Amino acid sequence: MFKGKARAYTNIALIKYWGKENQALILPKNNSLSLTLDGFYTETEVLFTEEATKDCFYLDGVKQSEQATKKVTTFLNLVRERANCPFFAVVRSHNHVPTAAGLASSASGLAALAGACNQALGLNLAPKELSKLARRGSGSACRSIFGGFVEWDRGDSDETSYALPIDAQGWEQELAMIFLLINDQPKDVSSREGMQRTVETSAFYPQWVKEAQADLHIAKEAIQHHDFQKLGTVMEANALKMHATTLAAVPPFTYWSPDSLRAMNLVRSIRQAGLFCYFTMDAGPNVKVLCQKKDIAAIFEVLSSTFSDQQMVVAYAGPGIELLE
Ligand SMILES: O=C(O)C[C@@](O)(CF)CCOP(=O)(O)OP(=O)(O)O
Repeated sequence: MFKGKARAYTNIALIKYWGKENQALILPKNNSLSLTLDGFYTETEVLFTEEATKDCFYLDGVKQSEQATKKVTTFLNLVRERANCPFFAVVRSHNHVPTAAGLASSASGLAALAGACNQALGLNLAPKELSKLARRGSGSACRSIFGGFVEWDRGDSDETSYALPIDAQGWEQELAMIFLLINDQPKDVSSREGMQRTVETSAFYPQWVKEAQADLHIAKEAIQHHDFQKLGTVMEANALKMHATTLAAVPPFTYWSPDSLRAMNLVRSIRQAGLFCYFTMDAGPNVKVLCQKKDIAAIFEVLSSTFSDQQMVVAYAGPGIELLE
């Protein structure tokens, strides 16, 4: 019996990963850049045991379906092969996110699973190698191995595609992210399916890759100079360009709901009133607002004219993966 447990935190991309160069190895078309947050994390425990007759995956105490267990089993097969381990496993994940959040937790979940397996099977992977392994579970998971600002270098092979932390000299501690929890209708297009359809059919997609690579350099410069307005501006523009690609997909789709648009317009009006804050969005209707800690109270005041307290959650820069055993 081999056991491991790890905690990994969610990360929000400021420059998005959107589209794979290689599906099987989960190699991206462009580099991405994220901020790991402290508010939301997943704790995952894995037990490889000869008594298990198949892989079982429990999420928040609920046994998951075969379909939901697929992503986990694909990943477990990879580590079993690496560790020459013949046993099936029982995986227990607990998502520590606000219940109403409906936040994508695949990044923190698969990163925590990678950390737990690394421990259970004695793979002794250093963070960079662990990032490559987590990437095989879910692309964005490779960024949650590290805390603060993180860049995922797309590379061109399993060996060269991994994330590394960006040293911002502690500037990330001055920032905050407010999650506006829009009524979370079930996502009909997963990020995996959404990016695949976009790569394969969207006329806007080729330009996205060029834009994202250029945006990444602007974002890194902004971080090095602690330039919040420059970082927020490129983050917001990058998110809009990513979502624009979905409108030209065949068939077209969007993750935006009417309330998402209301939230984006509200953020713009707060900014026009002189409080610097910028929005980003991922594969769902929720809107994330990047701001500076010093402005949180004033921004909250304006947002609460439209959003209830239950719909607003604040998170700050968070740490990298933690082993719990
Ligand atoms: O996080 C970002 O960079 C942007 C997104 O969140 C979407 F907006 C993509 C996340 O994709 P993920 O769930 O990692 O896909 P997988 O590799 O197919 O598992």
